[in-house]
Formats: sequence, C-alpha cells, structure tokens
Amino acid sequence: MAAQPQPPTPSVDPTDPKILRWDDIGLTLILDFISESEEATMIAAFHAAESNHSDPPLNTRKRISQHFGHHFDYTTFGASETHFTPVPPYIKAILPRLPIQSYLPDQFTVQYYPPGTGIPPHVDTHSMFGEALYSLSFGSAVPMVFRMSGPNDARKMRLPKRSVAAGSGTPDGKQTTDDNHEEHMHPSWELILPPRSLLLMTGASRYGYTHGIRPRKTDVIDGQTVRRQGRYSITMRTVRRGSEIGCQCEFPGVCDARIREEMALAHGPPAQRP
Ligand SMILES: O=C(O)CCC(=O)C(=O)O
Ligand SMILES: [Fe+2]
Repeated sequence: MAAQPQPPTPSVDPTDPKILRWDDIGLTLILDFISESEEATMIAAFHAAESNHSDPPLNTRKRISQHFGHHFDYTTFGASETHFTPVPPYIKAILPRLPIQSYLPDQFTVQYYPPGTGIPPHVDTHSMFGEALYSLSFGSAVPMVFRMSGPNDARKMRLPKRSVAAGSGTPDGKQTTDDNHEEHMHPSWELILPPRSLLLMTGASRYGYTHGIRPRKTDVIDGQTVRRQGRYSITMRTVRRGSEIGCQCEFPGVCDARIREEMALAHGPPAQRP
C-alpha cells in the first residue's frame, strides 16, 4: 500500500501532552478523552439499543446510526423538528469535559462502521449547526482524511441531489479527473483517530475542509499494516435556532447558506400574491 500522506505537525498543549492542536485550521485531537470503562459502556449501550432491530451490528455491512437529542435529518442535513430521543447518561457524562463550555452539543449521532467501511468526504452543514463539531472515536483506530475544499467540491455541492452518501468521486466511489485535479491543488492528508480520542473541528477544518474515511480493509498505523476493525463514533453538534441559522464563513464555495442565497438570486424574488 502506498504511504499515506501525513498530517501537518501539531503543536502539543504545554499543560497536557494528550492535547494536539493544529491552530491554523482550528483542529484539536484529545487522546484518551474517555476511559476504557466508559468505552465499554458506550459499546454495550450501542448494542443493547440495536438488539431490537432485525439486523444486529455485527452482521451488518453498512454503517448504522443511532440518534439522540434532535435527530439528524438526512434530507435537510440539519436537525429534525419532530424527532427527539432523550440523551443517554453515557453521553451526558462527557459534556462537562468538552473543551468548549460556552455552548454544548444537543444533537448526537452514534455510528457503527463495520470493518472496511467509511464515510465519503463531506463538509457538515454550516448554517444548521454551531461552529464546534466533535467526533468521539471508540472501538478501534481509523484514519480520517482531510482536504481543503476547492472548486470541484463547490461544484458538487451545487448539483441538484447533494447527499452525504454521494460524497466525492463518482457514485461508486471512483475518483474523477476533477477529483485528481483538486487533490493536486490541495493534497489530502490522513489523521489517525485512536480509540477513545476526541476530535474537535472549528474554523477552517470545520468550514473549509472536507473530512471523510476511506472504505478500506487495511490501514497503516504507526508504520504497521493492520486490518481495519469495527469502529464507533459519536458526532456531536449544536443545533442553531431562529436568528442563529445562517453562516458568514470564509468558505462560500462549500457553504450551504451561500448556496441558498445564490439559488434565491438565480430564481428571483418569490412571486407576489395579489
Ligand atoms: O465517524 C466520524 O468520526 C465522523 C462522522 C462524520 O463526519 C459525520 O457524521 O458527519
Ligand atoms: Fe462529518
């Protein structure tokens, strides 16, 4: 396997060597954010909630999601108005430890990735969720791919049927010439997310970069080729409400708020009723 592109060198927090920061792009990785016993509790809770379903996670070949708080709405890429599931204690317990306390997440997606699966590169919706996006990893390590978005990403986000599942490349995941050009302009790099680590995306890493996980049977971790195992993550987001909905970021190419404004301009003002 070709060597995977390494992430830029982080700075290590002087007060805590487990906190790695890429300050210029607003990215933070906190190692050992949860204990092994908290990890075991989370895995057990995930499986307990799945056992009502016909397809238990260990037999699935597709990513499975559980939603807590306001559900993620895959049609608007925002939060559901109607679906709410109370937040379980194992999630509530970690909120006081999150690095940003001025606002806390209230939308949680717990996902199980069977071995070999991933998530296509995407930019999480800007206008519907607050700046801080968290991803807590557990179960096993996986490389997350980051790449500064470019014109090809902007073009794809303006296609009629944008979806997280469509991601980058062709629907079958193959790279197109445009993808290769984009990769040349803004090379991607992979950051290993170890189990029990917390990733925090703000600034450019949140608004301007795509992030994703390549579907792969093996990964190179610490120089060793290892078979990918089942992985779990909890994505944590803060729902924007009322006048907070919108975005003023510096990355209009991949900003859903700007795309909506463009569409409104292109289609003219709404028809006046007599
Ligand atoms: O599994 C992860 O760590 C990230 C998932 C993600 O990017 C998302 O749900 O938007
Ligand atoms: Fe995401």
